[in-house]
Amino acid sequence: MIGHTVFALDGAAVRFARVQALHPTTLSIGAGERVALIGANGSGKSTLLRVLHGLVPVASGQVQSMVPRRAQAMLFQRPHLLRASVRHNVALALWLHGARWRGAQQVACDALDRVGLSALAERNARTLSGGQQQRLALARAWALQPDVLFLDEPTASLDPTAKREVEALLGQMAQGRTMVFASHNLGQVKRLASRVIYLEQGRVLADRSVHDFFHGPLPEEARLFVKGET
Ligand SMILES: Nc1ncnc2c1ncn2[C@@H]1O[C@H](COP(=O)(O)OP(=O)(O)OP(=O)(O)O)[C@@H](O)[C@H]1O
Repeated sequence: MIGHTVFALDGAAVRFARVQALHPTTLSIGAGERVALIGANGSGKSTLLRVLHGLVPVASGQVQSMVPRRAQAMLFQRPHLLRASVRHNVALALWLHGARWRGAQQVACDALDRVGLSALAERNARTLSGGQQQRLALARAWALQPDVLFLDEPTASLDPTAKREVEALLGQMAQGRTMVFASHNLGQVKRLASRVIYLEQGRVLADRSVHDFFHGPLPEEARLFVKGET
């Protein structure tokens, strides 16, 4: 179910030197939506994610976020992990968010249990496989109980098995939350998204429910993109 507006862009545009990474864009995202951002390399997916999360300033227009930054989490294609134990990586994030250290240990253990990493809790996080690292990043985000989850191609560098595992966890984690994710995997988009935004050269060319995107008429560029990717 879609709730009240949590993000609203009004003519928001981003420039990096001579590159117009995002042309003036107006859209809103409601609580509980699962929005997939798709498009070719360089089309502006990461830029739009970062604008929504407040990591990139807009050159013009406005960005309104009704959710405080501390209630938003972002996952990247390759997680940034500390050279410390798996458990420590989760507990430290909680502590930085104001939790007490001892309480944080218990919450960290519970979160690691949810992603199936309990047995590796004391391992150095940097020695984990790519799929395990992404599950750790998910546990870290999960422990913080964010209202909004941003994901920048979270399974792009994983093998098919790890991809499935991480995707299943993302599906569970999305319950009751707002999720915005960039993906090149249209199967994943169909499985996880409720809405699809197609970008081309920094412009939103299509913004539809997932059903209408894959079953209804599309602008020619978007249609060709989908055809080429499937
Ligand atoms: N920090 C930056 N400095 C200069 N140009 C940038 C910067 N970040 C992005 N760009 C440019 O902005 C445009 C949009 O990039 P963006 O990373 O948002 O695309 P994307 O759709 O996420 O691509 P990909 O699928 O390859 O991740 C590209 O032309 C890119 O080169």
